Amino acid sequence: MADLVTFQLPQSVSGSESDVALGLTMIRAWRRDGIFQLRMSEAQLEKAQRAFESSRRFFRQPLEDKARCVSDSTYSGYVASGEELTAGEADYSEIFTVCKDVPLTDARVQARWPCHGPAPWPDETYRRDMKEHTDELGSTGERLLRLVALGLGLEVGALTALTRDGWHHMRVLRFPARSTTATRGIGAHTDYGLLVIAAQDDVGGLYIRPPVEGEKRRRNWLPGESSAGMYEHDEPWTFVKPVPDVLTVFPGDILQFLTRGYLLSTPHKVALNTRERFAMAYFHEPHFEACVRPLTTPGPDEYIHYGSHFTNMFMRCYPDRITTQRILDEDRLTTLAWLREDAVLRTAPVEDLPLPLHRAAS
Ligand SMILES: O=C(O)CCC(=O)C(=O)O
Ligand SMILES: [Fe+2]
Repeated sequence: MADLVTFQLPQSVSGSESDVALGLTMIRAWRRDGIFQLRMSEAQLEKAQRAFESSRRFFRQPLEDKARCVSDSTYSGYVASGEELTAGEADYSEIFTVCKDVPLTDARVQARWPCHGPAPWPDETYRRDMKEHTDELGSTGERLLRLVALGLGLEVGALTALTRDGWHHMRVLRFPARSTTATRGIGAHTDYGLLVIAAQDDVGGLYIRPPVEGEKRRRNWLPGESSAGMYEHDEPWTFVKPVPDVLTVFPGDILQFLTRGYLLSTPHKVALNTRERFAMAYFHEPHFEACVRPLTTPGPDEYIHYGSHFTNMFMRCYPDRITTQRILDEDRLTTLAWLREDAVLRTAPVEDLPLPLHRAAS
């Protein structure tokens, strides 16, 4: 395949004619290739490189030191090789997950909301380098979503309304070199959120599946429709060639849901290479309490409560982690169900509200 399309992001996205044209071109690239590239600015590149260097330093530490970076209140922290499951099979990557760093004094932590708590950083330098990089990607994600909204024919702020105080997170991944004991990188899957913005080193190993005319794609957000393992051994898969100075961008499950499949969540998988490989996958997400509904004519029961979706997906990937245990032991899923009910009611199409609320809202 020819090289991927590469775009340059404007400093701000106001809804000008050139913004609309760029948004349309991006949507066209996704619908054809499933992915595109963004050229990084000097400042972005510096922050990305520092985050890579800091991560290499972290992963070089002895296993027992890394293994201390876990928490029973958040999925932030270290995931050892073999701990993560995709389609029920262990992946050989080691990971440091960066979720929202919520202090113990925060009301949501005190109220025992699932997945909320302070990130178990190994040290202050790592915290600072990852924060600077993820903040930069946060700004990239917001500008991208404004362009995507325009490309879909929506108001410029239609999608970023969902991402105020977004539950953005990142996975820093180290893949070992292929060996007789390590054979699998990460199995085919789709990512859960809105946007996946990733950087990789020069080794290579990532493959994505472009849209295929007439091919059935699963709705990964539904309990019976996991996309994990789908078409893993069937072509076509596109090798994402490592290119210096670019980020790769593709849609996650929520964009597929929002657009009723006009945009597809891009399936991808990672093969091990002859050298170790590092990648950073950043997920630009709705806020935890968001109730996401399809952009066109949503039915009353058509919604994804983002906090429930995130919690379900992480519990499925890490069934034995202490975070999952604590959610179950403390019945935090009941707290989550209350949050969900509240969010659903707040965003119900007006005609579906019970009568007194219907009057209040109109
Ligand atoms: O290794 C990569 O480039 C992608 C990793 C990935 O798919 C993930 O973390 O979900
Ligand atoms: Fe992924």
